[in-house]
Amino acid sequence: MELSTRASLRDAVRTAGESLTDAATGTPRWLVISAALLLAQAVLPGAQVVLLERVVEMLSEGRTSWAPLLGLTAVVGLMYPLGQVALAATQRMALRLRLQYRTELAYAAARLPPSRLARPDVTTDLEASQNATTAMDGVAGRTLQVLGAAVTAVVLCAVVWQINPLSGLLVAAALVPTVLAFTAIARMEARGWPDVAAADRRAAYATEQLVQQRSGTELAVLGSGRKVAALVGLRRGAATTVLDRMVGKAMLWELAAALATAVLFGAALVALVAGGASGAGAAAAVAGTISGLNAIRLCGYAFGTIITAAPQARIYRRFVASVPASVPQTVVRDVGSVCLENVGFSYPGADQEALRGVSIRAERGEMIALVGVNGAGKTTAVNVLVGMLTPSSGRVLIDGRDAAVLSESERLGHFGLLVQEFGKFEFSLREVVGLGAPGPVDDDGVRRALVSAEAETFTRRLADGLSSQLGQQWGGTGVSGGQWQRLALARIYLRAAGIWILDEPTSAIDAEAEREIFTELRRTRHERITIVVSHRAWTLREMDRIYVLDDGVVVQQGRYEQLLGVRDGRFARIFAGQARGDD
Ligand SMILES: Nc1ncnc2c1ncn2[C@@H]1O[C@H](COP(=O)(O)OP(=O)(O)OP(=O)(O)O)[C@@H](O)[C@H]1O
Repeated sequence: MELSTRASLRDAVRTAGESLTDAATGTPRWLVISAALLLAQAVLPGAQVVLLERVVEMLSEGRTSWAPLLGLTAVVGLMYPLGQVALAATQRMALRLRLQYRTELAYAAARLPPSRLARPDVTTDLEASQNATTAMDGVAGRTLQVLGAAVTAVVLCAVVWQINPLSGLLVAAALVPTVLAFTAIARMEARGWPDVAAADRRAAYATEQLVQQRSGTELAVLGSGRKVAALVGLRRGAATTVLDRMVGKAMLWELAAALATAVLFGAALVALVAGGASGAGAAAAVAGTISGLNAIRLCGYAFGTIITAAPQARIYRRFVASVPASVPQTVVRDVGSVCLENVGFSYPGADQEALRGVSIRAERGEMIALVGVNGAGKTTAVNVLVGMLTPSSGRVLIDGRDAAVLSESERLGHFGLLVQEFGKFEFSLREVVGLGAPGPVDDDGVRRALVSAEAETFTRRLADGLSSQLGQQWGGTGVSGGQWQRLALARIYLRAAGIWILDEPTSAIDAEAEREIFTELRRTRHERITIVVSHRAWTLREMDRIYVLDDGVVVQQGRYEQLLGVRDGRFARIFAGQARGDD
């Protein structure tokens, strides 16, 4: 046997075993019901042969006995409904397994630390694992079907063997072409599906642009929605071509298998006749084998599905196992000091360091600012501080202790980080603000955070209070860019960590609310360390210290007036115009 075929068979067997284990732990009731129904269904063709032989013998001998007649009626009557009920039971098991896998994956994704989330290979694995759940949910049911078909084949083989041993063997052998054909089809599909999925993903992305409120409106205003619709047609067309080819090849394999099965079946009949079987035996064997072959045919399909699912299941299980166990984050409220000490950092492949010898310090109660033109290194400094980037030289100290000794989760617990690309989570207002803290939050805490973030005025008008759904696509309230930013700031208030890092916290907010937000930040500053990244001169006036970054280096530091006083200094050159405007 070819090595890769052997490997994929081994993988399929392992995947089947793992899926049955998942079903046994996650949905034992439906596993037992499905197994019992499929087992009952599996023995029916064998029972049919035995009972039919008795009935024909009885009739030819002119006797009348109700037992075999009733038995045969029950067997024939049960065959179809039992199959349907067994199918429904395996579907219910599949639904529960899908829920189990998707929930497990969501929790695994939630445990990913920011440093891993930033890696493209992790995002790809996460997406592949998400797709895998659809293929994996049916594996346990398919495994039961394969086992049921094996039982059918063994029982049929045994009862036909009683009539004619060679026929019995040939009936069992009739299973082989179907299994081989479907294995080949599954392997071919496994190769073709990535192309179909890639084209489908692109088509889905283009469709989303047409459907989503913001992008859809922009396209409608531009009158260019048809161009995007054409892209959808193109991508779906590409997927259909690949699918079409796959279905064509599958038809050929199925046809070949059907022919081989017919030949083996014919040979079984010849063996019966040549072996001098009685009329009753021959009739019973033929009828039973026909019903049995139908059941066995399904086995090929089921087996093929398991083979297709196996590589995807491997990706899923590898990904879930690779995510570290959950360590509940604890928010650290009391931090005395934080500093970057002579920090250097280079992005992979960059020809120049993004940070060079950067030293920044801040103490409890202080408000400091990082300023500089685009690309100066402010975001890089922030990411080194919170631990998303590891410095190539120097260190980060929190309360005098090297932060490198902390786990990523412990370290993140010290910070409340408001980034420029803050989340616009379209959940209920309570949930949107409650996401600020890892644990449970009470409504009073949510309301206080809304007040501090100047978000109370617009949220007070919402009909359902804290339960109001945000986001028009869910039938909820539309929220403006500035309002979203206030909600993001409310999360930071609710979190109340020891170190706040606010990257342009009021970039989308009007001037009046901005002043109120900064007044509140100053009022509450004593409880924490506040680090602000800002391009607005007036927000810098009351900072305890401003660090001016230029090309990855701290070129100036001091208070606002002091820095502005250095006429040809970097700060004065960036902010002099704005400062005059303020005055
Ligand atoms: N992921 C990255 N890979 C490579 N280089 C990067 C990456 N992120 C940032 N840089 C580079 O590092 C330098 C500092 O970027 P950084 O984002 O820290 O600047 P910034 O001061 O925050 O700018 P802005 O005001 O535009 O937000 C820039 O030259 C930028 O091009």
